[in-house]
Amino acid sequence: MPSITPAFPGGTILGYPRIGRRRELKRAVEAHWAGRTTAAELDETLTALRLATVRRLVALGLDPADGSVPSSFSPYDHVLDAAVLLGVEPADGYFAAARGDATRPPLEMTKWFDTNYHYLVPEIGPDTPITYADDAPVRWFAEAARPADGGTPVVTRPVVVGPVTFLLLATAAAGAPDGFRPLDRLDDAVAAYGQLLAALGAAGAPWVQLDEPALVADTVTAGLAPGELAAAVRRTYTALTGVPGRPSILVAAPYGDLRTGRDDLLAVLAATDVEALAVDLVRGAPADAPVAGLETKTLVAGLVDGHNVWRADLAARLDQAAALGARTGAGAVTVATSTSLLHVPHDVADETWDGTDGRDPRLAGWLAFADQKVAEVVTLARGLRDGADAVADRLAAASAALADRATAAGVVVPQVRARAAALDDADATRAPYAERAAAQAARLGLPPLPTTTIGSFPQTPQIRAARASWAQGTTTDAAYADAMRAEVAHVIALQEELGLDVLVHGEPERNDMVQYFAEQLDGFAVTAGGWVQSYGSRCVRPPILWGDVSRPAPMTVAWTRYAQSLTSRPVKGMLTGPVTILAWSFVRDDLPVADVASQVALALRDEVADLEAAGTAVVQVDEPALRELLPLRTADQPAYLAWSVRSFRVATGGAAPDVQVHTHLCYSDFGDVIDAIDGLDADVTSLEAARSRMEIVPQLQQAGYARGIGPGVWDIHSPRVPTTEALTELLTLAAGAVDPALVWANPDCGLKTRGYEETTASLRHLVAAARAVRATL
Ligand code: MET
Ligand SMILES: [Zn+2]
Repeated sequence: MPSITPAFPGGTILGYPRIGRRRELKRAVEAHWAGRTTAAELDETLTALRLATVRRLVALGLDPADGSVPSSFSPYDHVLDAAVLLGVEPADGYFAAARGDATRPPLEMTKWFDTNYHYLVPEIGPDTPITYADDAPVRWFAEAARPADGGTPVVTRPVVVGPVTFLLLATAAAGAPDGFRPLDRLDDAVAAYGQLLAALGAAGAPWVQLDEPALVADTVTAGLAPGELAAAVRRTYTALTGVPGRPSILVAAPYGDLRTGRDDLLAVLAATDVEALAVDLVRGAPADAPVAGLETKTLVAGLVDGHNVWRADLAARLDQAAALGARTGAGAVTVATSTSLLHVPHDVADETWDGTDGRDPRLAGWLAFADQKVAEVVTLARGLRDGADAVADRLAAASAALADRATAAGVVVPQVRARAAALDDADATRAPYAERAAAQAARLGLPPLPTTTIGSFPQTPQIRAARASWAQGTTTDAAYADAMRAEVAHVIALQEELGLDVLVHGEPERNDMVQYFAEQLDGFAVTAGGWVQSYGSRCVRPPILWGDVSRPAPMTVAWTRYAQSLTSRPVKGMLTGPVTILAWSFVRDDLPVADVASQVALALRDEVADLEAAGTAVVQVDEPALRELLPLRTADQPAYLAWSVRSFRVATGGAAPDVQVHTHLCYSDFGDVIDAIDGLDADVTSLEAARSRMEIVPQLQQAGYARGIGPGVWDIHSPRVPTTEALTELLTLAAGAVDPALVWANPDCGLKTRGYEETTASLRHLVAAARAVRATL
């Protein structure tokens, strides 16, 4: 066997949360944005955070001397960091690029692969400067290797987005000629990365990690010509491995399978001179026969799930790792997480598990957050090096935890399983649309171009304060409910005054559109401090779906009934759909996700039935995350679309013909899911559309969609109040593209992040615009 020089570390992780155990990053950057700290003070805090992070990773068992510890920090976003590295964005305009300022709008933000992390989309044209412009990775390496505080040196492995992925995620800058693609600038980018590698080598870095997740994502590469991606990868890594004095290169391909695209990119990378390849073996399968070129490389086996919170079956993973060398022909095999740990909270031990705050103590033993996953990697690496016996106690403890979880009460609830198994097509099928439309028209008696909103009204500081003091126990349940009822009454009165046609209760009682339901459903747990970064300084606490899901009691009915008691106009019942509930939670890994979705759908179906029984004539089931879970590989998409559409239809399929079912989608480009939107069979679909000037309306029509459609005319992501004229123009555009009888007038999304002043003015303009267009019909 040829020797591997230098050996890659025995065990590693592809990246670690950047936000800080106590959300120190959030606090530091927000204080700086508010003008409370200088740039130098911010810098000092971030340096301390970086050092604390690498030292913690060493304390958890990663080797301090060989590049095991990733240097994966970012002050805001790692894609923005790469843009600054290449001089595409100026280093001194870092936060302005992220958030906008008086001189420029922020970069657009979009989902990072199929995760709930959002990155900033770089804008690149033919003349955009691309040069090695920022040495942050070198400085961060040096500050840990030669710490100014005299602490123990840590030789880290700088982690940078790879050039192919960076360009594939970028968008063509405004004014770029037709047909220009950022990938056309590959040679410039590779030259700049080459300079970075030379600088890292000179600073003494033994390894660098270049992340290339675009290589597993047809959703990103679909527009390329056959063979073009493989050629770009070959060209990039042939050039970079030729850089004199460079560190050894690890190319990481998290989130999916390198081998199942149009080209087998594992084979392409194995044929280059990079020293190590990290593959995601949670999502992808290893090669089943030796791969040419791999014999001189280290295969870094991503066997610990970086994207979920469950403790791993270490004995099984160790067997898998031990078999990989022979199976793939790799010269050496080491273990890692499948992805960066960016997507999971820091430490299970940061929660209280004694049952005092309602969290099931059994869960503590079943979970692995970031720190537990580091320990899992360390155990696997030791087992691989010294044999299973050397880590026998750890393997046994993991097996025992899994066995405990498998047999614990609530994990399998026979009645829930039986009910899901008994579902058939009839449960997912409502009366024909024509019949429903006639019954709903008779019941609701709405004018053409009915006006409505998407659900939430501004979450004022008073609402947030009331919720916080209720959560702390300083406000009684009764006082909190009174405060929320007063808010609902205010929102109803305001909508009546504005002249909206279909009202909402405003969702003041909801902390979050998923957590609110997770707190009330059996089978879910919520954490107090399980924060993960959503984007920049924004963090979320995804609920944990651990058991069979059912609904012990109605969740929303009292609020909707109360709101309806205040008005003679229809008030929408508001639910979050099954796909979105799953997308924004950590979902159990011991049951096919389609089955989990059926359980959630049945719980929602019961809620719809109770709303209907309470007299609700319109029910909205939001699915903003429908596009988010779309699999990265084209071949996997039909199965996903089948179960996601079906679960929505199960949730809504029991509604009587005269109950109008709405859905709402946002956050995306709907092109890939247009047939699925039609498949939901909702009576009315509201979508984000203002920024794309209604282009979704003709697209949906061409796809055969012929039910109610509410293309959002007001972009609620901006504080700007749209004029009546602008709204009239957009509504006219929509009403001209399809049968105007199908068109609704509504904003893009919920109003919870907006203030009352702009909301009131904008809705006034919306109602006026709808009336103006109505008069022309
Ligand atoms: C992200 S979609 C939000 C929908 C929800 N009904 C709201 O208005 O807030
Ligand atoms: Zn929305």
